[in-house]
Parts: sequence; C-alpha cells; structure tokens
Amino acid sequence: MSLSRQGSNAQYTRVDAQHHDDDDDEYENEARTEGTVDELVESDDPEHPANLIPELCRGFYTLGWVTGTGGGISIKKGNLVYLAPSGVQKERILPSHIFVLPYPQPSVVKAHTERTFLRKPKQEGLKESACTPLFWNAFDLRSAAACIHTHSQHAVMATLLWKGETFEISHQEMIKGIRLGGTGKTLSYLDTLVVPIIENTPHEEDLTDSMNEMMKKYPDAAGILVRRHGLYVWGPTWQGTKTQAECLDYLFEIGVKMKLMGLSVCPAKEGGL
Ligand SMILES: CSCCC(=O)C(=O)COP(=O)(O)O
Ligand SMILES: [Zn+2]
Repeated sequence: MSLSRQGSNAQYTRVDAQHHDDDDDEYENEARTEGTVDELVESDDPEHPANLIPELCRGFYTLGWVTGTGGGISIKKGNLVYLAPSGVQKERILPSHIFVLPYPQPSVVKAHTERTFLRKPKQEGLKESACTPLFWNAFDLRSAAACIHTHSQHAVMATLLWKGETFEISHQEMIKGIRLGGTGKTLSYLDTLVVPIIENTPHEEDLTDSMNEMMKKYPDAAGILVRRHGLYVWGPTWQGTKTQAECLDYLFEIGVKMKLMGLSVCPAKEGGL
C-alpha cells in the first residue's frame, strides 16, 4: 500500500512508533512525525468522506440514531478510514473534526488499541470514536466501505422483545433491501432476515470481540444488534450502508409493532400467513 503526501505541510501522526515489522517499512519512513495533514479532510467534493460524515450524521440525528452524542458512521475510501470524534454532538461535526487512519493499520494486533493516524483534528481533547474497533470489524471481516452505528429505539426495542441470540422477521417487502453478509447479493421477499444480537458491555470497545465472533458465526448477517444499545450495520458503499441501515431500522420498527400487537412476525414459521 502507498500513502501519498498531499501538500507542503504534510506530516503524519505515528502513535505506535515502537513497532518494526517489515510490512510497516512504508509507514516507518512516512509516519514518524507528529502533525496533521489537513488536505486529507479539505475538499469541495460533497461526496468526500470528510464532508459526507457531518452531512450523514445530521440526517441520522433527525432519525434519532445518533442523539446524545452516541452512534455515528465511519467511511473507508481506498486505503484511508475516516472517523468522527467521540462524545461530541454528532449533528454538529465539521470536516475539520475528522480523524484519518491508514487501512490496514501497520499492526493488526495494535489496531484495536494503539492506532496509527494520518490526520488528527487540531482541537484539544478530541479523541477518535469509541466505536473504531467495531467499525474495523466491518472493514476487516466484510471488506465494507462504511459502517453505521445507531442508537435507534427501534433497534433497542427489537433486542428487548427478541430475547434470544437473533432477531428474525419474514414476509416483508423491505427485506429485499438487505444484502447477504451486508455486502453480497440482496435478499428475496421469500428469505427470512436474521440479525444476531450480542450483549451490551459498559464500554463500547469491549463489544469488539463478541461482534467479531458473531460476524463469523453468522456470515450472512447484514448487521449486529447490541442488546439495550443499538445496531452496527455495514455495506459495499456508503450509500449501500445507509440503505441497509434504513431497511433494517424499518424492519425493527415494524417487527416490534407487530409483535406488540400480537401479529405473526415470521408467518411461515408460526403457522402461515
Ligand atoms: C450516550 S453515548 C454512549 C457511548 C456509545 O454508545 C457510543 O456509541 C459512543 O460513540 P462515540 O462515537 O461518541 O465514541
Ligand atoms: Zn453506541
């Protein structure tokens, strides 16, 4: 992988400067100096990830997906990953607040703890999203181009009413918007949607291993629900990820309403339409 410098003030931030694998030589050479590469987040293109993340988060806020600072989206474009800061008003993020990291990280082991950054915001106290290792699961295990984390009440309610390891629903048109494994071909009206549920932990990053295990156990799953917390969903593009998040959220909402009304959510399983 090559990382090109863009602009004369270009510098890279190297967090785990102790690491010395052969594969990392490129980074060792390029990323020794603390600093920022502001060009990585400055673009007139509205589809540049540094412009998209703030715009999409404003939309997600109106849906109730990222209120109270939680939730968000990460976008991977080529060998760069773009992340929002942690614990900030997600509907007020600016391009200058965006973190940029190389993908893959020079050290897989350290990718979840000591990360290598190409660009950090100048504002004091900003830290990358606590969801970073969970977004990374989607990039590593599904070759996703984006990952959305919602705190949608529909997702949370679904995890309360489906008490086992999965949320399941069938015979809904919106199932056709969901992709096999998140990035494969779309499901058919006749498919049953299965979304695994993992148990919540006090710290977001402690969900990393159980999400990873569940993604391996359910390779066809398009997302992972976190009980009493929300949803992680990924896709082949940022648009595809947003579509799936919208379809899943719709299916959680209607599933919850149907269940509360005593209607059959998986009619084929439960005795017919
Ligand atoms: C009230 S938010 C609690 C933490 C959380 O669930 C979360 O998603 C935090 O994400 P962030 O990007 O702000 O680190
Ligand atoms: Zn969260």
